[in-house]
Amino acid sequence: MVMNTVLSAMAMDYPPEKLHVYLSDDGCAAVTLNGMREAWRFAKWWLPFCRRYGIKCTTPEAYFSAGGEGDGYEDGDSGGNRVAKTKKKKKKKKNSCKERQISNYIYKIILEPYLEFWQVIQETSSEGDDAIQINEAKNMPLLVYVSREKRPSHPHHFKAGALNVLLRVSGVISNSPYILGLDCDMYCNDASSARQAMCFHLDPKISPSLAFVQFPHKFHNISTNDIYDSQLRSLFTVCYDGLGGPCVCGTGYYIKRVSLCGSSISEDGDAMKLRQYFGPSNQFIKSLRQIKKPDHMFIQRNNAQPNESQLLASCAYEDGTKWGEEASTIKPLESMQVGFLYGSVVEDYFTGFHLHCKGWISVFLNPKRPQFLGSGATNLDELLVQGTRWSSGLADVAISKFSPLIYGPFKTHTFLQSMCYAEIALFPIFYFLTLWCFAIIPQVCLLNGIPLYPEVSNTYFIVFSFVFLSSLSKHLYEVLETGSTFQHWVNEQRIWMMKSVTSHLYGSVDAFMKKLGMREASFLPTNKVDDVEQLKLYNMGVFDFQTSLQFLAPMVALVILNMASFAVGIARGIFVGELDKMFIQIFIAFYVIVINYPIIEGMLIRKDKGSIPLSVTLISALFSLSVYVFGSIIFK
Ligand SMILES: O=c1ccn([C@@H]2O[C@H](COP(=O)(O)OP(=O)(O)O[C@H]3O[C@H](CO)[C@@H](O)[C@H](O)[C@H]3O)[C@@H](O)[C@H]2O)c(=O)[nH]1
Ligand SMILES: [Mn+2]
Repeated sequence: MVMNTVLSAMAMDYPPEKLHVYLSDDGCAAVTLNGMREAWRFAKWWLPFCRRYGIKCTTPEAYFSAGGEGDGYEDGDSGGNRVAKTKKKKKKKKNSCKERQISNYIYKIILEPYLEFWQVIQETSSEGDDAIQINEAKNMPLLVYVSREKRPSHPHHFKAGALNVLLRVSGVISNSPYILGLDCDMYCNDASSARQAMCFHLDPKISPSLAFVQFPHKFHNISTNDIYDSQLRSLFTVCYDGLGGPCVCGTGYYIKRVSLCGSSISEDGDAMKLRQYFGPSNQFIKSLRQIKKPDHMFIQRNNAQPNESQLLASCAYEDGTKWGEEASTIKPLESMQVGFLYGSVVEDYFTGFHLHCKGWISVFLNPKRPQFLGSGATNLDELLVQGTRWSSGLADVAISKFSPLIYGPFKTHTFLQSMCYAEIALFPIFYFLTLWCFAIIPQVCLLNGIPLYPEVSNTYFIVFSFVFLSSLSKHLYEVLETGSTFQHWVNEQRIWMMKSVTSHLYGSVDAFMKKLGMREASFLPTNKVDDVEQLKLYNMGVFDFQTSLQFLAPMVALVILNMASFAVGIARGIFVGELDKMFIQIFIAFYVIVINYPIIEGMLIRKDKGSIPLSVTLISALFSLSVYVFGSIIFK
């Protein structure tokens, strides 16, 4: 997967001498470095092939698996006998590349456990000057493998830490003014994305204040049902582009290096001050001064001293510096931000927010052909783990001194942009609180015969139904308007409920506990390997409940509570004649049951591996019973 990501980036339609690909490997794994060597070797064939035939989807795997048509998106470069023949040859080459990678893996693991933090990948391991010259002579972009040092004694700040190491190492090697951020599980699906982004970056009207161009996340592995709403439709179709631009979305963005380090550095800035901010590397400080020069575009690749790169990738490098901090108070370098910001595991959102607060704008670019394709969540466990991380990161920001509600309003481009940021930061807290209440209070009261809402004959009944229906229909309108179906609306409602009672709750609690010093931050990466059986369920549109009790219990317990209260409510309606009085409460329970029918099915009907185990059902039933008892004591 990573080899494909790297190859797709190397094969982009951009002058190769201006293109430098850096791979960050936290694992410092021999197999990855070796994979890069193999990828480089393969690239010598693949790049000319892509250039000659104008291939758009420059990812070998996707290109070949689509029979050369590029992942289902028409490519316009199929056909032609000669092309077909060359393709075959390339495919063979690719296979042998894979095989060799496996054998090299075994060899490397046993014989070469120690690796350096960085390496410029090239064919012969020649030193210094030659390496870069050889690269350029071959018309190949530079490929650099970087592995930051990690030690338990130093916080490494997860992805933001890795990105900052990349910023530093690339600063002393290529120091390009524009940077594409790409996750390892995402690849380029169109070779022209850099050129498209540069249309904005070089537009004299917006260029001076433009920090980045963001492409939406799109995924190559999402089924038509999309039962888990993995495409994050609402996030990437209803966007706040007109208000100063979208936030950084972690991957698929072209960002200006200056916006991340050194927007207010003057050429003769005090070197001592700069060192306090950026650390002790003189070469890196020199690179910072270069990016401010107008002719920076024509900068040459440098042959960084290996020692220097090693220093920049070491974990002690940031000690006592301002990396990852928003340092607006220290003069004379006002309003300075040093790299990607630490302090939240949604480093993308947090960094983007600060860029916007410093007056930068961004652009949302959504061409018809997806420019990048990633892997979305294809099972419930992955979805909820990822959702918990996001909720935790967003809640971190919401309860920090940088809460967009307070910190943002007079700093961002528009007031509304701050409100959008605030909405994103606050929704996990807001939804977990409200949904837990809506899933418990009306139901417990219904079980105890306590009416909470006006009866049907009351005029206020209309007010409640209006609020309910208008909120649902607004959502439905958005879904249909953005090209999705009614079924997808149901899916989104369900995932919203499921995430609210689990991910949003755990994420928010995690954030509060971190704030109180009771927990440490963590970044659980999503699974990168597909399980064949799980994938089968996913493609059939069947929920896969193979996840932890922690996630299953709240959902199952709440559904059981709602089923019980619905049954009792109907009985009361019929036998006591309280239908009029209890209608809204009965209806809420009914709505929860209907939307979450897959849970009932998983609990009572399905018997396969992905169904809900009986033990979980029993524990959840006990849990809902105690909620009922406890609730009854309070409400009575
Ligand atoms: O300590 C870490 C953790 C993650 N990563 C990289 O970060 C990327 C995203 O991680 P992934 O496990 O794929 O998480 P996702 O939830 O899929 O990532 C989404 O959410 C992240 C924020 O939580 C954003 O940074 C990502 O761009 C966005 O795609 C991957 O390339 C990882 O290799 C690191 O380099 N170091
Ligand atoms: Mn991912």
